[in-house]
Amino acid sequence: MTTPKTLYDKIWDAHLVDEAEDGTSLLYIDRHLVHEVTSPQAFEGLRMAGRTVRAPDKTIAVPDHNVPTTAGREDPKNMTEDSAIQVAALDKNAKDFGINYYPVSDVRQGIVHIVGPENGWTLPGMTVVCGDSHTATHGAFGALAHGIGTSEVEHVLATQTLIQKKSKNMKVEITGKLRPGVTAKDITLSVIGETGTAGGTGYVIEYCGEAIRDLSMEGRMTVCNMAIEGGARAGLIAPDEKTYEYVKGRTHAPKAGQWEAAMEWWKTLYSDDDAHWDKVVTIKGEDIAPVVTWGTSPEDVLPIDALVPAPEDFKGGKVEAARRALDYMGLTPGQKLSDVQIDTVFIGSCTNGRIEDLRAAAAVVKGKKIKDGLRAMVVPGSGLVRAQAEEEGLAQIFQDAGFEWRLAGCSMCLAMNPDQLAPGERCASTSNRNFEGRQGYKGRTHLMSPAMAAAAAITGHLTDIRELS
Ligand SMILES: CC(C)[C@H](C(=O)O)[C@@H](O)C(=O)O
Ligand code: SF4
Repeated sequence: MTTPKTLYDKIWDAHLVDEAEDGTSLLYIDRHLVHEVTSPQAFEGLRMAGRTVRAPDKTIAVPDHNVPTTAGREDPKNMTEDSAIQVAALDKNAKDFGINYYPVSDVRQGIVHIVGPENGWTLPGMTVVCGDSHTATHGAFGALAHGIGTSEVEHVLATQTLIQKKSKNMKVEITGKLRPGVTAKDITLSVIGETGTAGGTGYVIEYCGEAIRDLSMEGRMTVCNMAIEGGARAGLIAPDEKTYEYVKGRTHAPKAGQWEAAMEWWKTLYSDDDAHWDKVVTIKGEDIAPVVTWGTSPEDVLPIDALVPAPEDFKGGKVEAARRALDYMGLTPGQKLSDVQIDTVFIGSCTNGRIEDLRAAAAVVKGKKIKDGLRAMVVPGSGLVRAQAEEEGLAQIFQDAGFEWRLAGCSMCLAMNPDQLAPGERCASTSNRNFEGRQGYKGRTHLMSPAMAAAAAITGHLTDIRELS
């Protein structure tokens, strides 16, 4: 009898090139995604060593972090000097090394984690890496996907392999059905609220259970996207009919005879019944509420109908952390979260910048106006998402309501481009990180789902989506 395996074990074993006695392993990499921030030194390293890219056909680059999201962004004058240098370097490196590339002028340009799945680069059973922590997103396809550092980027470019040590197996099961108003974002934030930002450290998480199965592929990407915020190496979900349906026909997905061969392998991608789990977390779907973050860590999460906590509500080091977070966020313990007034709304990012996210937000906004004086923007995750949203009339709905309709990029998810919060400015955001200064120096971030962010744009305060009529 063969040893029962988890999905992670299966993908790992299928990609293992060599393993040393101490467990240090060499893994084959199927897809290497590249962006402008973490790749310049890696390409420089290759150049200095006179090396080429080992598998240019498996390497896909796109600028996303630094690029402005307004018209005229091709002009380097509209970027900081550092940003312009990084984007120009990616342009040149992509050309010199002959890798797949979507420059800003290409409709397929967008956030790397949206571009990969959208164009069929991300497939079940693959190993996918990128010099970016949110590579976990691709785990939604039943791929082993995680971030790597710049020196590893160079190693993968040169060899198409990566040196790794195996992580432990963790199962996060979300049972039953979700209640109305609860989305994939609420699931993933609630899991982190439960396990903490270090709960997944040393593990690869497999998300499973009825509530996960019931999610669309886009919802599953939202869940896996934030595995890294829970400390995990990667997050993944076993592929099923929804996965195959999503992948089928995409530009770089297998075609004809190759599809059948791929399906043979994909059908084996599930955790065996008696596989060993090093840690198991179970959450009832019906216990998950629409949530928002109140602090400066993704684990600082509460149902929208809760009150701002007091430092004394916590234990140990978290007491001081909560005091500091409340001070930074300008919140008073006991205040209703739904009374917190906001200045800005950001709908976008690799967590929630896909078409279904925009549909969910537009459904809330339709026929309404954003609160007077509020700044609100929708930043599609890719040029293709943007085109689709325009075709469906969503762009018009947002613009009629007073939202800015932007070009694709990471935008206000992180303060590396012109879309930033001013000091003290408070934002309802669909992104994934609420660290101090994340969206701009002294900016204040509340993380939430697209529908909740849209609701906040209408009312001007954090809002319970279930109460917005
Ligand atoms: C700039 C990049 C290295 C970074 C990451 O790795 O995640 C960014 O994408 C982020 O979300 O903070
Ligand atoms: S959208 Fe945000 S989280 Fe995603 S890759 Fe860009 S900066 Fe990182």
